[in-house]
Amino acid sequence: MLKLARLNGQPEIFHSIQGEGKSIGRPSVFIRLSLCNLYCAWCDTDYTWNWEGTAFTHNNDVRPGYRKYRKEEYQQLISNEEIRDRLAVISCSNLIFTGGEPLVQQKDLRSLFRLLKENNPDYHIEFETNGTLKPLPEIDALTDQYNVSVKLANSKVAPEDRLNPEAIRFFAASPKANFKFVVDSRADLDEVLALVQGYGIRPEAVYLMPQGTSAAALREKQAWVAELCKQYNYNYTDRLHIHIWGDKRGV
Ligand SMILES: Nc1nc2[nH]cc(C(=O)O)c2c(=O)[nH]1
Ligand code: SF4
Ligand SMILES: [Mg+2]
Repeated sequence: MLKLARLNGQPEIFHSIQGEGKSIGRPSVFIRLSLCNLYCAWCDTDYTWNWEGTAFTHNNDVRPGYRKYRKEEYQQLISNEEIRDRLAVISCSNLIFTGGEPLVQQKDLRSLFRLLKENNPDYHIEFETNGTLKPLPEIDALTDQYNVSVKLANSKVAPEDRLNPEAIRFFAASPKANFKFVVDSRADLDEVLALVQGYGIRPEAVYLMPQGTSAAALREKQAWVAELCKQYNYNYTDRLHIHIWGDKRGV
């Protein structure tokens, strides 16, 4: 059984287009897993981890009416067979496992991936991961693409929590991995450069993405992020789903 985020009383599985990074624009099915091992201050899926009774702080704490989440309300258990059946009726072969941090449940994902690839060998499996957990060999064998978003200081997560050198080394060496850095200000670039150089990441595998959960906030950062991409030969990525649909769940 896997713990998925719950949306309208259903497990959060939705058909959309990949809004970010290397596969931007690809029609994809998102499977949003509950739980994360980090606690980013600007996280837009904090209903996967910011549980009632925890001490984490979030940028939304200042918003009137913002409340931490009741786990029983925002989590849903689901079997492998049910996930297989829900995916089988959607004619789309690009699967994106996201969260939260999907690799938190990687032991349980092993049997799901076997079942899915048996059912449809054409499935292309992507992970949206924060790069802190090294994939198990059985997971790596069935994964096609890792979109690795190592978190910077702007996340306000302690460095020892957000940077796991062993895992970053694994992804830096994997031909399936690309790195997507969420940048909030120009000053974030020093950290990106240190990581890219320190781990020998190829610039062609690097994506800079503006931080923002509204089209206006993203647009405000587009120009200087694009200039940095030109300067360092990194790729620019926006957040297409925010531009199209706004900060909504299930899109
Ligand atoms: N359309 C769309 N693209 C995405 N790419 C990464 C997403 C994520 O939440 O991990 C995401 C998402 O939530 N929606
Ligand atoms: S790693 Fe991702 S899901 Fe986890 S807190 Fe940070 S932004 Fe949210
Ligand atoms: Mg998202």
